[in-house]
Amino acid sequence: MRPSSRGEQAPAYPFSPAERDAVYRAIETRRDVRDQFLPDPIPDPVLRRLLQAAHNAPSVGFMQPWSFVVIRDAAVKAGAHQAFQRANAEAADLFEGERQDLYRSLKLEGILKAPVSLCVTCDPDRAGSVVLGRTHNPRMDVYSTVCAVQNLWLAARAEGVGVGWVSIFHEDDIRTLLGIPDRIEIVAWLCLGYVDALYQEPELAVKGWRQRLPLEELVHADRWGQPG
Ligand SMILES: Cc1cc2c(cc1C)N(C[C@H](O)[C@H](O)[C@H](O)COP(=O)(O)O)c1[nH]c(=O)[nH]c(=O)c1N2
Repeated sequence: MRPSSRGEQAPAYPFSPAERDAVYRAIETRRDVRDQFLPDPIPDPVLRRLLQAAHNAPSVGFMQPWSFVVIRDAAVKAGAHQAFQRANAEAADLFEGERQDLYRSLKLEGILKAPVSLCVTCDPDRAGSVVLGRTHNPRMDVYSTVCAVQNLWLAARAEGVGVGWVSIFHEDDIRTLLGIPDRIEIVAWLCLGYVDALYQEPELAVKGWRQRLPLEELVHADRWGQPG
């Protein structure tokens, strides 16, 4: 492969205050969506922009290991929902007493309600067996794919499209459902659809499952354990 001939650089001024605020607003008001999906279809150009945002993500060695299965077929969604129900029943059993009751009361997916689902996968062989930057940590390809998911999630917020990540599955159920080869890693099942309201805080916090941690407790100065 020849190096790109487009080597020019562009000025990198800070964003204007309004642009900067918009970026932070997308980050702060992005939510995981389970129940608020509207039935309106997502127009192809909008979906295309979201996929392009994902595809603009950073990736180890620029390997771009991601692929996106776009799912609109009701039968496939029903299969995924069944897979979720099986896994979720197992997950609920791992909690006890009131915690289990609370778990069972939570809505943890919107597979049937969301007009589109995306299955985001990672191909570890996309750039050959030796990848710049992945040699000493083979998980870097999956981390790259997660960057693509987050790009899409933030772009979706700006478009008024909600995204819900569903991970309560046996991976093999999804692999069989979508015909994904064994060598491809399944990274995310995302439910997508327009929303007209979002929780202002994470729904799990609102419903008493877990609260946001103070940032100060998570920042260390120079050495682990030293307050930042
Ligand atoms: C890797 C991964 C996997 C999952 C999630 C997220 C991520 C990053 N989240 C969403 C998660 O619960 C949510 O992000 C947090 O509760 C914080 O809320 P907001 O995203 O800020 O709304 C999620 N939510 C859910 O209802 N069912 C699920 O299976 C999952 N799985």
